[in-house]
Amino acid sequence: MASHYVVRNVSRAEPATIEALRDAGVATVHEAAGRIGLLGPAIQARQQGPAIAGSAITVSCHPGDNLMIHAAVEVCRPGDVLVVTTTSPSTDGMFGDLLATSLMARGVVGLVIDAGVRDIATLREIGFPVWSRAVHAQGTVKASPGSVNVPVVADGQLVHPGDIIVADDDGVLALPIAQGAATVEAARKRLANEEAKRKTLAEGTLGVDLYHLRPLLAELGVEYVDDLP
Ligand SMILES: O=C([O-])CC(=O)C(=O)O
Ligand SMILES: [Mg+2]
Repeated sequence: MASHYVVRNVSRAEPATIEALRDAGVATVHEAAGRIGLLGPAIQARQQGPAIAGSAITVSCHPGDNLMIHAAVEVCRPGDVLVVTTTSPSTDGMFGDLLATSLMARGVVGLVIDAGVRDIATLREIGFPVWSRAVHAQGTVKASPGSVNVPVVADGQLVHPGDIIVADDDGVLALPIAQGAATVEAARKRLANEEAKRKTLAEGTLGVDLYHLRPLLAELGVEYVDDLP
């Protein structure tokens, strides 16, 4: 039996759910989902501003080898996000503007990669957003097998094919499809609540009063003094 696969069929969330999660943003979705789903902070936005969400097409590559990224392009659909990992740590620049051009032609909205990217100036110019562990010009080969659309781990976070990926300047989050609709609802409530808080804080009300934190501070033994005893 083969141990490497390119899996064609992927379940995808409703476009409206994906769109609502994108608009809510990574921090809100993370909280609304119960503080789950975040990829580690080593995976960073390589541009400022773009916020995306889409269905994960996952790729497991041999380090220093982008063969399976090329194989993955064919199974991508409009609205997908490519999530690339390597089977051992690597920061090689295994993705650049040529692969981005190929993904854009298939309607892919962005790349999340637990490795390096290169051609970063061109990627910004053509408007293809990437979140990566590194920017490094180090070239890679096309020689080793891997898999497309199998579960992968990206900076500590398990990502299944079809998971809803949300990415913005704050980082990247992966949410199981089954949690999408409930998280949209929780995110809406949270954003409405934040709007009211923002207004109160702008008027000068202190967080210690708004959140009734004075009794807690006292209970924890925090004492207000005019000068350090
Ligand atoms: O071709 C590669 O190996 C990666 C790259 O630079 C590109 O996609 O433009
Ligand atoms: Mg290149």
